[in-house]
Amino acid sequence: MPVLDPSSVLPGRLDLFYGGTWHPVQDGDYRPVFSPGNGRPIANVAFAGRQDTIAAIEAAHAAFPKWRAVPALERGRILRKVAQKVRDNASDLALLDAFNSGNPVSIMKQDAHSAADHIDFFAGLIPAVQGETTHLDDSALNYTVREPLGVVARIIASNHPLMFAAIRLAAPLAMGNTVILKTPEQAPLSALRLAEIIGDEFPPGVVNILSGGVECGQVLSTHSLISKVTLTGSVPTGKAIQKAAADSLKLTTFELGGKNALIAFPDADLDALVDGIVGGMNWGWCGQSCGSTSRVFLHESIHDKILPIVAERVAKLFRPGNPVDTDTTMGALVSKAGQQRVLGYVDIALKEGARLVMGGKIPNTPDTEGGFFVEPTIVADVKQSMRIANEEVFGPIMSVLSWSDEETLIKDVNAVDYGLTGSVFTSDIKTMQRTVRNIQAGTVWVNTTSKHYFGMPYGGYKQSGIGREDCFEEMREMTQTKAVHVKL
Ligand SMILES: NC(=O)c1ccc[n+]([C@@H]2O[C@H](COP(=O)([O-])OP(=O)(O)OC[C@H]3O[C@@H](n4cnc5c(N)ncnc54)[C@H](O)[C@@H]3O)[C@@H](O)[C@H]2O)c1
Repeated sequence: MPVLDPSSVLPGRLDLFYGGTWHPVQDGDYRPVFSPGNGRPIANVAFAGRQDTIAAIEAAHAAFPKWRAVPALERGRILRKVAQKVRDNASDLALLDAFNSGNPVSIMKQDAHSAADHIDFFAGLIPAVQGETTHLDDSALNYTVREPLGVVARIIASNHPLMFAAIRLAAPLAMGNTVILKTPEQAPLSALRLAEIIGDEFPPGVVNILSGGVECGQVLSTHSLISKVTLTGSVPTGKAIQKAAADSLKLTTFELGGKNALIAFPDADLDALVDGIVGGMNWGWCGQSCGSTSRVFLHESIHDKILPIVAERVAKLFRPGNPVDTDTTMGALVSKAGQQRVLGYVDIALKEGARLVMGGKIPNTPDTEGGFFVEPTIVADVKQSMRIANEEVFGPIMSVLSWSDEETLIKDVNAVDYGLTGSVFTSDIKTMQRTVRNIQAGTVWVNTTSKHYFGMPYGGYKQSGIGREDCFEEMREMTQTKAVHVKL
């Protein structure tokens, strides 16, 4: 079992990065961050206070006029260099994320590469963000220009710490904004290492990376010098930020949670269906994925056949283990609180009448001792009226529901407040088209799950979010339009 040693990839600096240099905290403090694989503290990391956050905002604000004046193609060149640096450091960054976020090192490398590819994508799209002209008569020239917003604050979640940190910097920087990135409090280390790797590629104050928690996020959501605040996180946090940002009428974009449905029709290809059900839960990430299809609606005619096959496949493919072991297939929850939340939902589901098919406990193996693990868990006989079918667990619990009537099925699928992803398995194109149209979600997969196709917009219907990211729309939303009228 090749267990890697993370000690050589830890960031050298555990302070706050803003204005082009590292700063010790002024009114914040230093708090321990943990390794979810063994539950032990790794290091004490800066936790930005109010004054710290304001200092970073002022540095970003001061840097804005110069950065917006950097020729657009030069901004693109800098971003491409940054993408290459992320790629060059992918193995180390993946190891650091595995150590600090609990996800297996084998799958975190793809996060770093995805981040690099997205940075290149945004750099390449810069010339495509264009204004428009209109001509009604010869008395005037009318055109629009797209201009940057100013300082953009980006607050990110804990399940893909490096990937979100790197990707979320790219679009606003490409369009000439300066950025303050707030790392997730549980897993800030890879973003701090990122600051060490790429920080000096930019003029001071253009990229600012703060580790911290709610207080730092609240200052970013309210301060008048922040033009736009975005969140990748939970629905309650999104609501808190929306309210906080309202006073200064900030622009917002939210990528929030999901309680996503997979629908299996009786004519589905059963091999593809099993692959989709198993893959859709993102067990490797211990189920910690906003897009996980955690509600599986199996038609009653295939329910009893598919359920045991899925359980057997999950048991075979996913075994919780040390995240820094390259053979590990399933990681840990990011925190002890996350582990307790998941176990709480197992209790809730069973008390409500669900049947435990597998898992439901903390694993008891030598390489998971002390870590924040939960076994891959499947509950069946779930009804849409139960809490387990309505609330996001953000962990390794898959609920299986049996259905017979399509109208009731669609009502149940759409009964939740969320609307992030959905999935349909059928071999009939009319059934496919009808169901895709009926699912209220920002992404719908057909005969597959989980895939984030490069360049496609990602975002939620209903309370799963506002706006779309990882796509051209994200670039445009990092600008504002100025209309120019020239009298001829
Ligand atoms: N839609 C997506 O693209 C996407 C991707 C990943 C995760 N998520 C969602 O994120 C959630 C899990 O991540 P999490 O546990 O880190 O989420 P979280 O909402 O607890 O925290 C997200 C971030 O918000 C900050 N924060 C918390 N309270 C705040 C406040 N009042 N003001 C400002 N900032 C605040 C946190 O410090 C953290 O950096 C899940 O709901 C998951 O579905 C969504």
